[in-house]
Amino acid sequence: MAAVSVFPSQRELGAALARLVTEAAAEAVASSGRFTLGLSGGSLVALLARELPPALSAAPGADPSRWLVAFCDERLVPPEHPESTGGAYRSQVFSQLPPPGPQVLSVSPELGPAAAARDYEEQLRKAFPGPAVPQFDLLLLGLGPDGHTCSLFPGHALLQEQHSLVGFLEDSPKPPPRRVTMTLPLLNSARRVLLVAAGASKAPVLKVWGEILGIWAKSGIWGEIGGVGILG
Ligand SMILES: O=C1O[C@H](COP(=O)(O)O)[C@@H](O)[C@H](O)[C@H]1O
Repeated sequence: MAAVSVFPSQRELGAALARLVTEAAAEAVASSGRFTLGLSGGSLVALLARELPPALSAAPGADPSRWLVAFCDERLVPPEHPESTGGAYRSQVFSQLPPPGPQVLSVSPELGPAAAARDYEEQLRKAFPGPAVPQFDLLLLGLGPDGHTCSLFPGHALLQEQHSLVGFLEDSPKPPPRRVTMTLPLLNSARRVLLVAAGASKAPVLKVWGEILGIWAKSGIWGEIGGVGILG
């Protein structure tokens, strides 16, 4: 099932997002003892930093110490670099959660692209020992104005990947060029995927994505898609 929600401001988008994550976490923790969450970087970090910690403190059942968090993609820069997704989440979001906080799987930029992708895939396989392709409870995907999500860019060869859960690229059209990313097989197996787009620059590409998502939903490739967008 695909659904699109449009909000008049980033504040309202962030609040809805925080509510949705909190409810999904409480549900997953109650039914399976843990909540598995994939997080994109970019503008999503600030949205979550503002709204998620207060939403969580009002919902003890969502217990972040029972979360397994992974990054949907990572830029290969040191963790203290302003472009590091893991670094941004650590300093802006996880630091606001009660200790011990979530278990976090991180990409190791110092390994270099190929080895970092292999290492990250191994971490994911260990964290999800059962199924051949891990099933995240929820993936929060961002969207670039050029239509990319994670570090999967339109027309890039990585979109053809059918086996690896994780890929790497050294030619990202958006800097920094070296990145590690979840691939489509992993994204497609998630229980829920939420595409989060904020700001007018994303409106044209969101329209295209809507059409594509309609096709995906009909073909049953995606289990459930919820979209949250701001078109103005
Ligand atoms: O480079 C990236 O871009 C996308 C979109 O970022 P945004 O700042 O336009 O929201 C992001 O989802 C991805 O994780 C990131 O690496």
